[in-house]
Amino acid sequence: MTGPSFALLATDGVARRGRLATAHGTVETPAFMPVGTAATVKALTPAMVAATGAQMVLANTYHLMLRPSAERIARLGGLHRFMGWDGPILTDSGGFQVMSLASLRTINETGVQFRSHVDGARYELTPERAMEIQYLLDADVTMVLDECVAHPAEPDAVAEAMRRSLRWAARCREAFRARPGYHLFGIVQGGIDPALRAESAAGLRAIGFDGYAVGGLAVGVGQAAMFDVLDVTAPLLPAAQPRYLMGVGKPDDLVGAVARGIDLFDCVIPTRSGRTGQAFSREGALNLRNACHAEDPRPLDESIPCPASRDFSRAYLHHLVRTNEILGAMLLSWHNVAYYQQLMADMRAAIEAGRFDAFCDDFNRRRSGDDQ
Ligand SMILES: Nc1nc(=O)c2cc3nc(NCCN4CCCCC4)[nH]c3cc2[nH]1
Repeated sequence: MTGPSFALLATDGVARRGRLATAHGTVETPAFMPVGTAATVKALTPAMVAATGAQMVLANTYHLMLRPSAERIARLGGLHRFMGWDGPILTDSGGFQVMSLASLRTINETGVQFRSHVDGARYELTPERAMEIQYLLDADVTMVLDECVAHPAEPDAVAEAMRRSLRWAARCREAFRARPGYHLFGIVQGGIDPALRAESAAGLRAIGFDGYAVGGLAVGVGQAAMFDVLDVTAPLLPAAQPRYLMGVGKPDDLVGAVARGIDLFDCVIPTRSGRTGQAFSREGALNLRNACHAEDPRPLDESIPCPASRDFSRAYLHHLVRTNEILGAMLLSWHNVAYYQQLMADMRAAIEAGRFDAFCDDFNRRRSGDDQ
């Protein structure tokens, strides 16, 4: 594979249509990555995930370094073979998960030391170790190790974490083994402070990455503040590389972020909510536990080419959810991921056709129920 790995195919206003080439295939953007934290997109086989149209999945360094360990996955041929997914895989670096999951954490210039939330064993994650783990996993896209400060936080703490993350990003770049088709993405930090976000973006550009993520946003910040940060940050990122908004989000978050120049997303919402009986639809979210679905013979959404969306009645799904049958979690997770993929495919087509504004108007009108 030669030449730039990301091609910007079309723009419509700030929205972008692109293509990311990786060692395990290409990713048409804007794209949504289903979350496969512990080497599985929960309740779905790789074939089901592929059937949704998903191109790239996410896995987590933090979870896999604890169980089964990166070394064991490497001995078994890497994460693609281990989990049976032969398409592109992006792995998060563990910085965020350590802060949100591990206990007894200490963070210093070297890295972060913590105890496993599983068995209390002690671990250390440094920029160099995070690069080694993601190399052992054979991730197509590797994320730098960063410090994501929970919101709200003292401005000084946000600034210190952002600057440490920049120093760690430089160490990651140094330790990353560059190979064709394998990419290293930087992560912009800085909370909701435009000046800190600008300093972070400039610092990452000076180091030089294959893609740029916007981190530290989706937890507790709210959509309006998130969009404000994107309005400031996205234009500061190089147009020629992909932009990835981490951990986001609901369908309306995705549409608003694509409109602000974001190319790549991941979020647990479609799978996590599928396990709780929630289904996404053009008229908004449905809770299949609700008695109103008990005798509804209609499928969830015949326009979505996924068996879960097309071949089962809402009444049946209501039954599965009410009786807590495993198939309920499977079918709703499958449908929700397919719904997200259909949304991304519709946005890619709209940008290509220069009608993204019309797409947004139609999307927002449907959500507000005007066309019931
Ligand atoms: N390396 C790294 N750095 C981040 O700043 C980061 C920020 C993130 N923010 C989220 N948000 C997940 C929040 N999620 C939103 C939907 C409902 C469940 C919680 N995931 C993230 C992952 C992240 N990974």
